Amino acid sequence: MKEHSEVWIARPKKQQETFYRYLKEADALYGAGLKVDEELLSHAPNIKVISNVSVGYDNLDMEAITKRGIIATHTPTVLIDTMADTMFGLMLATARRMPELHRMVKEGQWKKPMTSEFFGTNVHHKKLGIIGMGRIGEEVARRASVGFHMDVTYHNRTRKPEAEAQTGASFAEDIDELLETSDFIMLMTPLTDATHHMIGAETFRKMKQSAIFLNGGRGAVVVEEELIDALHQGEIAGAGLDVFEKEPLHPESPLLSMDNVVTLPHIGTATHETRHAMYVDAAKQCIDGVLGKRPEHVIQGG
Ligand SMILES: NC(=O)c1ccc[n+]([C@@H]2O[C@H](COP(=O)([O-])OP(=O)(O)OC[C@H]3O[C@@H](n4cnc5c(N)ncnc54)[C@H](O)[C@@H]3O)[C@@H](O)[C@H]2O)c1
Ligand SMILES: O=C(O)[C@H](O)CO
Repeated sequence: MKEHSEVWIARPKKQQETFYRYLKEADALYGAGLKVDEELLSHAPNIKVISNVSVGYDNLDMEAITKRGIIATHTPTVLIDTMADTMFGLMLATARRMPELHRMVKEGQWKKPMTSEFFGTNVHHKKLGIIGMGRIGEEVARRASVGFHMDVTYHNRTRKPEAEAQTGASFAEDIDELLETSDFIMLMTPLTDATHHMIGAETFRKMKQSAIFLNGGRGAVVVEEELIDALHQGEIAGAGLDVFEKEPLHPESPLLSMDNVVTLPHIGTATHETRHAMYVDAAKQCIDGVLGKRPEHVIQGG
């Protein structure tokens, strides 16, 4: 055990040489979004713990990490409510066309009472389909059924009777049933080999033409080009997106010129309180791991 600890900070891309020099000595790696693969690990012979400041861990090659006996941790609990709030905000903003109308007012285009071509669609009492009923999905379901009287259906790898009892959501074993009947379809799965490009042209074709699609999971779960096509062809009515296949989103993405698409810059957890809580939680995981205590939020994988 070292008698003192040191924290080294380096930007892996901009200061790669310094970063690798630190990595050679380091016991732990702490950060967000960094791709940790065989190549990076080959520069980190002493690492015992990798602390990811996020719940998603698609940036980590878990096979390479596990085979070296390294522990990887994440921050699954402190961000649940904030993320559920973001997804609810995104659903309301898209349905009620808030960014589009906000822009109109700011640009001095509000010159007469708003007529029906500017009306939105209700969220309350509508049908919400959640794909990926995990910690965040459940919290969205609770807000939707209790607060907005929505009829909530979910599709998940496994059925969750406890979540059904707590949130009033019902299980759709067959995803098509959810796609064909929901007014809002919210994607909240992680990005894994199984979910990569799980949502594409076929999926959008099954949705109602009036449906609004929302993605808060990861961009690459969706074939973005096919989402753009579905929007162009009017197969769905709109989309609210916090995540994209390539981030930051390219300034020339067709998504940016569509009024029926609300885009956020991956800010699902970005409040002062929640980001602080994530940093503190991740630091605790990191310290426990280095001290040989099993951290609370070890990534289980799968
Ligand atoms: N936009 C953001 O800022 C932001 C913030 C937090 C989390 N996220 C993303 O949201 C994801 C979910 O977070 P969580 O804490 O709810 O995770 P979670 O692990 O609690 O829930 C994920 C759910 O998806 C289900 N799932 C996995 N693969 C599936 C499949 N092929 N089909 C159907 N269901 C499947 C799992 O069974 C699980 O219930 C994260 O992995 C992350 O990628 C994004
Ligand atoms: O996975 C997460 O936690 C988010 O995407 C980053 O805040």
